[in-house]
Amino acid sequence: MNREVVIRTDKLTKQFGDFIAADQLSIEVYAGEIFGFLGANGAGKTTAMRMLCGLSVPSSGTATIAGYDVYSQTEQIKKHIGYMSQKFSLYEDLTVRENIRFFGGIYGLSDKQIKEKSALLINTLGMEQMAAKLVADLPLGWKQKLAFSIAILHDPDIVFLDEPTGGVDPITRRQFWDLIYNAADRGITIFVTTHYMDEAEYCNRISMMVDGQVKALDTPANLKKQFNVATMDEVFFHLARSAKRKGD
Ligand SMILES: Nc1ncnc2c1ncn2[C@@H]1O[C@H](COP(=O)(O)OP(=O)(O)OP(=O)(O)O)[C@@H](O)[C@H]1O
Repeated sequence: MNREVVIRTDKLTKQFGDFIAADQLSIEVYAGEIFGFLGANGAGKTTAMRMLCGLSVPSSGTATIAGYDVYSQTEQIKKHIGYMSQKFSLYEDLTVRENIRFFGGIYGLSDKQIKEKSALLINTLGMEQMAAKLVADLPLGWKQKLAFSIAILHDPDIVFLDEPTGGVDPITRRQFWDLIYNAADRGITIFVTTHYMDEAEYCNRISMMVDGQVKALDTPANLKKQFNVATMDEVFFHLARSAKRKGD
């Protein structure tokens, strides 16, 4: 694997008043890697991810994303990343094609690029029959696949996925992960949070957050070895049971 570091944080911290939501995070993520960011509800994953995306100013510590500083270069960061939130930010009252066109415009793609990428995306996802439908009328799994494909429409260096597959069946999740693998093969680094431990197994490396801190970081195989257990479920349970913080 390419060892170029695309996300580097050192003691990155976010405090809300007296409450430390993300506590001295120090991680490195490599180019082209699928990096799983795990933790129980309320562990601080979304807070951390928002800082990495340049959406929230850290309280202290440092971080560079695709070589850009999270304090002073947030506009450059936004150009080099994709972000899919839990609510996946598509416009429900626009059609599939209109959403692609809209986000292509936001990403600064030319009309020609939007046309080409739109055709490719619809074809790759097999959405020809749905292209003129309102997003509101699509099944959840299709919305998620579309939201992911739009989040990487501009070929970002990194895509951040915040629980991208919540609420869909295992087959649809597996299809979603095929899209993730394809993107990683194209060199896009994947930073993904999930509560599904089968998905954790698909990641190259995993970090586990407990009460705002990263408590473990390694490959799934090494983590299982480290905790002397057979599954990622058990690794998660082992670490998360010490949590004092309760999810919202
Ligand atoms: N703006 C805020 N003001 C105060 N507290 C906040 C704020 N945002 C998040 N928190 C708190 O920080 C903690 C971490 O929240 P965060 O959403 O980052 O967790 P998470 O790991 O993403 O959880 P989930 O899996 O439920 O999304 C929670 O206790 C939350 O209440």
